[in-house]
This record gives sequence, structure tokens and C-alpha cells, in this order.
Amino acid sequence: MLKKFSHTLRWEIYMMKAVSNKQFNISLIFYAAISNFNPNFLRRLSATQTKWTETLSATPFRFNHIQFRCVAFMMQESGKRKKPNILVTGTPGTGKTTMSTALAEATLLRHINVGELVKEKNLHDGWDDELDCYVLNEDLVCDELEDVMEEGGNIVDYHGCDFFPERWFDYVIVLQTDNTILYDRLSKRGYNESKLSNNVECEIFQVLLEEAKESYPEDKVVAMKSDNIEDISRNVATLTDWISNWPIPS
Ligand SMILES: Nc1ncnc2c1ncn2[C@@H]1O[C@H](COP(=O)(O)OP(=O)(O)OP(=O)(O)O)[C@@H](O)[C@H]1O
Repeated sequence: MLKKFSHTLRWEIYMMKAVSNKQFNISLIFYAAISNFNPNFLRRLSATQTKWTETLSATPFRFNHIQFRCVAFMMQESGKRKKPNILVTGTPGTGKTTMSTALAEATLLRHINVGELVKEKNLHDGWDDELDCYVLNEDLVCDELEDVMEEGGNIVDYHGCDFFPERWFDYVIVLQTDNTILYDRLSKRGYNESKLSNNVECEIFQVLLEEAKESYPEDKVVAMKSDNIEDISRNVATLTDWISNWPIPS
């Protein structure tokens, strides 16, 4: 009896901490729901009724009324992020890494350079000689990022955007650069003629902007000019302002 009580109490303390830090996950939630909790504790947690109740009605779990509300509340809370996630995309050379680094310094958000991550963690299916780059494995990349994206507070930098889950991002920034400036930047990198013209054409036809508009709601997608240092400073200031005013969930 005493053993059961102390086990329950330990879980209650753990759950209270998890709830206040918003660090719970679905398995923990179900554990809570099917555990023998003190009704007062469950009542405290279930103060908020949510639309998750409809989802929960469809599950095979049999909850009592209080457990049901408790789980609904925690599921709703677990879907919220304390900090926004930002995707910075654009043709190679438009300045994604340069701007993301400066933005991460200004906001203390985490900068994730997907190209580097793919190399570092082997999240690819080998090297493409023709395109002169790794063939990214989208499933491996998404699996690798899922947990940190759920947490929030990430600046993801990649020259593609259509394979990430839409729900991950609060803002999608598409950097754009004047064609001749981009040509010069990519020549300095030593790109061969075919890679160079492919990328400049991609910029001329605004391929990344179209991809972003097709993959995310229009109000999340913003194009920003990135021709010179002043553009970077202005973009970083604008984004820092958005991030600091990003709604903290109640
Ligand atoms: N707004 C800018 N003004 C001046 N120079 C810039 C600007 N943005 C980037 N550069 C320069 O262009 C080069 C490419 O920048 P960067 O590596 O940030 O581009 P990227 O979009 O991240 O490229 P990739 O997709 O290949 O990683 C760097 O030498 C950087 O200093």
C-alpha cells in the first residue's frame, strides 16, 4: 500500500515538473492517463478543456472523466512551442548561412545548417557526381530533426524546403540575390560552368520562392533581398524583432 502510494507520489511530482517545463511526450501522457493518480492532482491538471477531447474520444484507451481532461490538456500543451522555428532558404550563395549565423548570435536561437548536418551524420544516399553534392535522404533528415523542431527555437538553413513538415515552421524566409552578384559569388567558390548556370537560372526563375509558396501557408513565407552587408543587417534586425514579439503560448 505504502509502496503504491510513494510510486504514485513520485510520478505526480515528476509530472508536475514536466508539465511546468512543457517537457512531456505522448508516452508519458498515456502513462499518466492509465496510472492510478490522486484525483485532486488530476483535477489540477485538467483545469483547461480542449479540442483534443474529440481526438481522444477516438482512441482505444478507456479514460475516466478526470483522466480524459488531464490527457487532453497535456496533449494540447505538448503541441505548443515556446520559441519559433525559422526556415531560411534560397538558391546556394544567397547568404543563408551568413544571415542565419548572425541571426543565431542576435537571438540565441539554434542554427542548424542542414548541409553540414547531412555530411556530419551521414544522412544521405551517397554522392551525386553530376550535381557535385550529396543525395540527401529526406526521411533520415526529418527523423534527425523531429525532436529539436518540436522543442522550437531553431533556425534551419537549407537550399530546399518542400520536404520538411509544414507544421515545423513559423516563418519561412527566402533570400534573393541579384543575378550578377550571385554569379560572382558562385564563381569565387569555383563552381563549374554547369553548376553555376543551373544555380543562377534557379534564382532567375525564383524556384525557391515558388517552392516555399507551394509548401507553406502564404502568410508564413517572406522574400528578403540579400545583395550586400546592409541587407543582412536589415534582415537580421527585422527577424530579431519578429522573434522577440513571437507570441509565447499562454
Ligand atoms: N548579403 C550579402 N552581402 C555580401 N556578401 C554576402 C551576402 N550574403 C552572402 N555573402 C557572401 O556570399 C558567400 C556565400 O554565402 P553563404 O555561404 O552564406 O550562402 P548560402 O546561401 O548559405 O550558400 P549554400 O546554400 O551553398 O550553403 C559568402 O562568401 C558570403 O560572405
